[in-house]
Amino acid sequence: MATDDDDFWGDDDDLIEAGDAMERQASLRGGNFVVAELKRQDTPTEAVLACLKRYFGHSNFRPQQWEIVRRVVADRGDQLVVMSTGYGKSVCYQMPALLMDKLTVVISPLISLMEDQVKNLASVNVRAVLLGSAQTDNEGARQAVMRGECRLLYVTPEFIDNGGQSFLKEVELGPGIALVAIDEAHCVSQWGHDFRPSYRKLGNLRKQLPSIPFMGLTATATPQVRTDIVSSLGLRDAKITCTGLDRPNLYLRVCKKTTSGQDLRPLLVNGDSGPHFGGPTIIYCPTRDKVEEINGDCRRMGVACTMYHAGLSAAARKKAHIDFSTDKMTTIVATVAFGMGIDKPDVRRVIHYGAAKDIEAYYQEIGRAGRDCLPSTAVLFWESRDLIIQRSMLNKDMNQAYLSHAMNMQRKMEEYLVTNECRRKFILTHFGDRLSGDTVKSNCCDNCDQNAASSTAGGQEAEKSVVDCGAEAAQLFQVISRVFNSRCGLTKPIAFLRGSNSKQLQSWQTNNPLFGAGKAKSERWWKALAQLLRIRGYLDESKFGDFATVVSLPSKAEAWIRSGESQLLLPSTTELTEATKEKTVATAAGGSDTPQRLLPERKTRTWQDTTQMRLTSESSNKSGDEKLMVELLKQLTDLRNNLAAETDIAPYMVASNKALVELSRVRPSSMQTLDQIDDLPVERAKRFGDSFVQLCRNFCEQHSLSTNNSSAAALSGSVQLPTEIQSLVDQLPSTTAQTYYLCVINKLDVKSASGQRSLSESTLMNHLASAAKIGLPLDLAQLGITREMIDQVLSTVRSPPISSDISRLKPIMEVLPEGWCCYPRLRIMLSIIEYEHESVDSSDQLDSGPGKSSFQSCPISSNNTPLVRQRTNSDGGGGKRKLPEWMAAASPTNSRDSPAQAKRSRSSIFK
Ligand SMILES: Nc1ncnc2c1ncn2[C@@H]1O[C@H](COP(=O)(O)OP(=O)(O)OP(=O)(O)O)[C@@H](O)[C@H]1O
Repeated sequence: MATDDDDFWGDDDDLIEAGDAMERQASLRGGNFVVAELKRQDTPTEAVLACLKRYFGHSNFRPQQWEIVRRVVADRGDQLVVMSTGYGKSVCYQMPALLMDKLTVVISPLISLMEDQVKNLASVNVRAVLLGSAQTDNEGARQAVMRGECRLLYVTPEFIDNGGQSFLKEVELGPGIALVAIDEAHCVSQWGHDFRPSYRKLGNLRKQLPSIPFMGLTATATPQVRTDIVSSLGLRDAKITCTGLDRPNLYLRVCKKTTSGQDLRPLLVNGDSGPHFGGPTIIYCPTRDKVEEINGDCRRMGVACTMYHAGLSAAARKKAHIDFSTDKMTTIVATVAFGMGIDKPDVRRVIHYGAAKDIEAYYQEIGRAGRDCLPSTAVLFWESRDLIIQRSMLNKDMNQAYLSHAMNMQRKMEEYLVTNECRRKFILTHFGDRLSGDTVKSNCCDNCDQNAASSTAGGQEAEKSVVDCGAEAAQLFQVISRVFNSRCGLTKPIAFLRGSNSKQLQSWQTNNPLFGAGKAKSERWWKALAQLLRIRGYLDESKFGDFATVVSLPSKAEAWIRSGESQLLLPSTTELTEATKEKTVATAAGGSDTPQRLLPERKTRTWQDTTQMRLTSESSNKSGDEKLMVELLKQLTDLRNNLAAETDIAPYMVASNKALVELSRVRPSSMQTLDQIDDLPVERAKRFGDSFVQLCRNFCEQHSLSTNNSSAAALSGSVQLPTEIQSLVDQLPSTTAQTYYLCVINKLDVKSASGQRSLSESTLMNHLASAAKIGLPLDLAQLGITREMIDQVLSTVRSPPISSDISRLKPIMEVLPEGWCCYPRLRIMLSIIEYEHESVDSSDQLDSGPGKSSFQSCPISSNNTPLVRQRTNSDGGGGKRKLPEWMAAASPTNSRDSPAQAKRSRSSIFK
């Protein structure tokens, strides 16, 4: 075993004062000492934590990480680790190598990912090599491994298959092996979404190296796949660790496809160097042609973007990868060939332009977003044709059991697309995981937002629940099997049920009593029903020839028919709900009631803006500081990118975005203070820290800013708010509160805040609308809103055709003068109006309508004359509570109740 690796156990660098912990480390030289100590420890020792900080930059382990590392180092046992994407699997298999001062072998299918990891480890002075058939310096790498110079050896499963096994045997007998880690372990299982035959053979390696612990790692394994991995790899007495698979920072959204311009343009935000999708973005397309097309479209929209697919030369693919990972291009349009090879932590959006192959692949692909834990979005645009193409791509020669498994996975994907329940819960349930709590959440998915909006609008619970489609399903089944003998697609049976006069329906068919039996329902409704039946396994659709599809009844449908049941209860889909609603709206136009949310008659209190009250005594200074911090962050980012370019590594390998934000807050003036910076490994600080410190020092001198702030104080950056305001801010979801602090308390304009938070400007405007709705003051002037504009919206809402119905924004927008306002501003004004009329609900979201439009494009109207003066009732309608101090200065009306009381009285406003 090598003893000359002083990188870890050697003397400290004079630049870094690592203190006691490091000194103790030096005395623990030699892996066995550590192991003996760890055997007695349930918690990591200081030396272990110092190692974590030194090479990874983290001050502590995330839950389960330490137990996993300890099982390798102290117990020497096998294990399977199922951990959500971006949780921190690398720490689990890299730490044992560093703690034991011995080689860890990592088997991974992805060369580009391994190349990134090798570079990343080099940036913290850990020697790692990659052995694969395409690597040029295989011999040099082998020798370095045999000399015991390497801590990590990355190999492909094919390498193991082609002689790698005997090489590893030699290594075991020579310098020794701490661990064999098998990344993407789901590839072992045919029940997983990415089966690879070479992975299946890794069980042989387990037999060859009986005394080395093996660790399988994956982010996507159902309970069935987990069992299969353990038995296929021959893991012994394997401990299975499964962290929750939830990715709470990922917002999920699904949309129907229209045109790429219409779909993608609204997602763009304007940055300093042109439009982008809110940060680094991957756009996945199902085919190479589509990649080329969407890449062209994005470029025409001015987006700095590149593309990646298997049809490009290796050099072009490599360049695309580098340009994206070094932030030269904000966007990469790719097939899933680009999928797992990307290790960039700050991808803010993953867009699928076309449905994914199946639900497990989808979870894996969206996992590339937000690995730095900052808010990120996964949006999918789809159309029915995508699903037909995916179905046709299934390999029909597969063993029958796997084929039907693959078809089920596809059906799950389709179900995900059309479900109107929480999408996060849907995915987690698939993996046998659970979401805590059953209720609608904020910042979760489009369905949760939609359901929250409809429930606060007095909406129907039934919309998202179960429907009984027994009668119609029975009709459709009969027509498919009896009238058309299961030799047709869906068009004919639906036309038949709707009593179409199409010539394609022969007269003997049209004499059937079921002809026209379903004409009360629209074609869209019947198609939505057929889709629901298909994804629930009551209808089969298969390809016939090149273009046609044929529907038939699977055994599940036949069993239901035989059971004689009249009910068929199934969870509804978005499409079926909307098709049902269309009908309801049409009926409502003919006279019956539609659910409305009506603005109460009386104005009972006055909302105030920030000019009418002082929020804090410090706010003006703070706001100045906040602006300087943004400027410093920008300079630090530029410096980081330049250092990355000079050293030919990805920017995150110099410093992560998280570390840069910390640097701009703490503003270290010496290398010692760099210790406080989270996510900055000590080894990396040694290499690049001096440049960052110098920049911070000069910047602070120039702008008289404080340096060496303690990390905790810098983070809280707290200002003393009046209790009345603080208690309202406390009611906001944390992401909304953050926006409020930035834009209102620290007076940062929405554009800059959007850049700082990596959220779109309209999302931030929505946050401000939520704040206004519970009575929090905003800076109206900064938002381009005047009191007169609010009055005009109120009078428009009061007049026909709106007649006080505030359940939807779109109709209101349509009657306002064209170009007078944009959706985000309208939403804020309506929130203020609602507050003043006590239609209070902090979680309420008005319909999102076409609210994606950027509010920047909306000019402030010069014609703000109200059409009708609002009716006010300055006596107020309720209690006589004394106004809080911060409100008393300018309020002409009585504030009635606390928000909580107002909320209690809310029910009275819904008719
Ligand atoms: N203990 C920790 N404390 C703070 N951050 C951590 C910790 N462990 C890992 N991270 C961070 O989590 C992010 C993801 O880590 P890593 O690349 O190991 O994830 P992963 O589980 O391998 O993800 P994927 O499945 O997507 O490859 C990195 O930005 C890393 O710095």
